[in-house]
Amino acid sequence: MEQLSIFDGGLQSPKLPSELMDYRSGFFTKEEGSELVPLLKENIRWSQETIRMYGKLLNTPRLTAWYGDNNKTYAYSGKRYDPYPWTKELLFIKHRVDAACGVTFNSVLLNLYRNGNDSVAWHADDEPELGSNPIIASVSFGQVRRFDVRHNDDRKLKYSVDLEDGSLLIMKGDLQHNWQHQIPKSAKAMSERINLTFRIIN
Ligand SMILES: O=C(O)CCC(=O)C(=O)O
Ligand SMILES: [Fe+2]
Repeated sequence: MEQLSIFDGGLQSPKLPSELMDYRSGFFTKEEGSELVPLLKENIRWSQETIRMYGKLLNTPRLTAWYGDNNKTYAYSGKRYDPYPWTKELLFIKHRVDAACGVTFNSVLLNLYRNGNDSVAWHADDEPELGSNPIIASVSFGQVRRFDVRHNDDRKLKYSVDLEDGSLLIMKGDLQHNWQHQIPKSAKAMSERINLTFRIIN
């Protein structure tokens, strides 16, 4: 089955270039996921952040949390985040992801999408502390959500992939420089999804 596809008038076109993204379904088994999800829900210090937009303070449409090595501070949307220390289950996930990617991640941003009304707007993870052409590894548990990618110069150049329970999506190459990504809201009834994006902060 085609995992990465572009939708153009209902036609499936070739896979997304593998130098930008690498998708693996079943990276964690259903059993691993059903053990990990309750631990992550319970032990992660989820919070509802606010963002300032057009002079208004808005709630981020999802819960987030930042974990990692204790010297790795992250500045994002005009705020500074000091990471919480790694938990046992985060290290379990990280070690498997490190091995698959051949790097050592030092931080993770977690997202909890409570239902179809939660989302992440078009953006790129291009903060200077991530360096150029960063590798970002994205693990998903729970509800399948659509992940869209569009090119900065030609927004019709767009790819979509369904991020399944237990999957790993590796973002690399110039994806954070020349493309944006989003998780759109959905009008369908949707259950919870936990996403972990592992990053290397310089
Ligand atoms: O939930 C996802 O799959 C993507 C999250 C994301 O893009 C981010 O945290 O930067
Ligand atoms: Fe992102």
